[in-house]
Amino acid sequence: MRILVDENIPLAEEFFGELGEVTRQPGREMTAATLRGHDVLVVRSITQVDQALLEGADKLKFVGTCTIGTDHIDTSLLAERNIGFASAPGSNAESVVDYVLSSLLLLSEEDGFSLSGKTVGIVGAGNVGGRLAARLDNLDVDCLICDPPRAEAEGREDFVDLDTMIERADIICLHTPLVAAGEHATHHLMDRRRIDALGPGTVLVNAGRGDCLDGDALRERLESQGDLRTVLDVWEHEPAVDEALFELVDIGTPHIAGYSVDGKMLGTEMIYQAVMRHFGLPARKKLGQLKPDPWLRKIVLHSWTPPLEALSLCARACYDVRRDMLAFDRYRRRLGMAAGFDAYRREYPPRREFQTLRVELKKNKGGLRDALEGFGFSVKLGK
Ligand SMILES: NC(=O)C1=CN([C@@H]2O[C@H](COP(=O)(O)OP(=O)(O)OC[C@H]3O[C@@H](n4cnc5c(N)ncnc54)[C@H](O)[C@@H]3O)[C@@H](O)[C@H]2O)C=CC1
Ligand SMILES: O=C(O)C(=O)[C@H](O)COP(=O)(O)O
Repeated sequence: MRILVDENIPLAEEFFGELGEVTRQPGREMTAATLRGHDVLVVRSITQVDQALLEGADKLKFVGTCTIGTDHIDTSLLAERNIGFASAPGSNAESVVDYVLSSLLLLSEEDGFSLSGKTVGIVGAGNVGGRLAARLDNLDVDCLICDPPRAEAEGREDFVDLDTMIERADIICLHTPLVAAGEHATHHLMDRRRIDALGPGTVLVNAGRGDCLDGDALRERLESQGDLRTVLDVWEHEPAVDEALFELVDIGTPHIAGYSVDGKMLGTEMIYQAVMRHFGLPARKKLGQLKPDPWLRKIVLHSWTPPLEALSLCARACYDVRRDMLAFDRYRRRLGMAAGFDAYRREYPPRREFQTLRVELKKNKGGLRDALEGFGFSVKLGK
């Protein structure tokens, strides 16, 4: 069997090697010609699996994407051509939540506010948004949820519509998939009217897909009023991001919210399992045998550490969004926006999820354990 794999997929040889020859290629350079002769294709979000690419699908039996999002895949065409398909739902959801929390912590430190006094609006309450809501709920932060497909399917009357959320939330986090058409389409879900309606001081986070937000409208609002706080990990026209918008946002990163070692490797394992299922083969390899130990395994805190101080100490030690924000800025200055965007993603330094960090406490004082667990860390109480 011949397997074509995006160059940025970790553990590809370890997982897929037993099936045959593994060839790596940059995801943006995959073409019909390079696909020819391959039985399995394993991609990330930057490869459009469409009519043009599938012209080269002379032997292709299975496509896997080691990502949550599937907007880059023409799934109907795959089904029509009887080519198997799998994505990796939830694989890097924890990583995205860590990213959002690190960003909110940074802004709260800069502006001197406490998250617990704020109302956070979450748009799209699936694997990412749902986990973010759960972690914030553990911290007693008020959350508003906007998810019309779930509201309809589950009869949720506690969910709100997006316009109500815009009126009431201090922080709005977008975690929707990119859906081009239909009743719940998300292309420019955050359009000019809604961007203009955001109250001064609102924090706007987009870690879903760039096209869910009208970048021109946001740039113009920031240029004319400069009264929002903005965190963008995803952009329209990646990797050729609008430089002017980038200069105006508070935290700008090159689509790396889901780039933890844990999330990326879990994505590979999920696709390996799907490939083996597809071919009726036993999936014997396990991620646990292959995943490296984190550099930082535990932190010991005194029981009287104030919970907020403990959260920011542990979060900074484990993952601090400033690392990516500053490094990306250096990359794009050195290489230009598009090349810098891709280069930083390719050379992304290891990052582990909050859940890999064990925090040891002698006693649980003042709700410290709940706060830490609520943020995602694992806590061990001493004797
Ligand atoms: N920045 C990054 O690195 C990453 C970005 N993502 C993006 O985040 C998206 C969400 O990820 P998950 O939560 O894991 O997906 P999911 O499929 O588990 O959840 C998506 C949720 O959005 C809701 N939704 C759909 N249309 C909506 C609309 N019009 N308004 C409000 N809600 C709507 C769905 O009902 C669902 O509950 C992915 O599709 C992907 O595009 C995912 C991983 C990493
Ligand atoms: O999982 C998703 O969906 C994502 O957005 C990925 O984490 C983004 O990574 P790439 O596929 O663009 O490497």
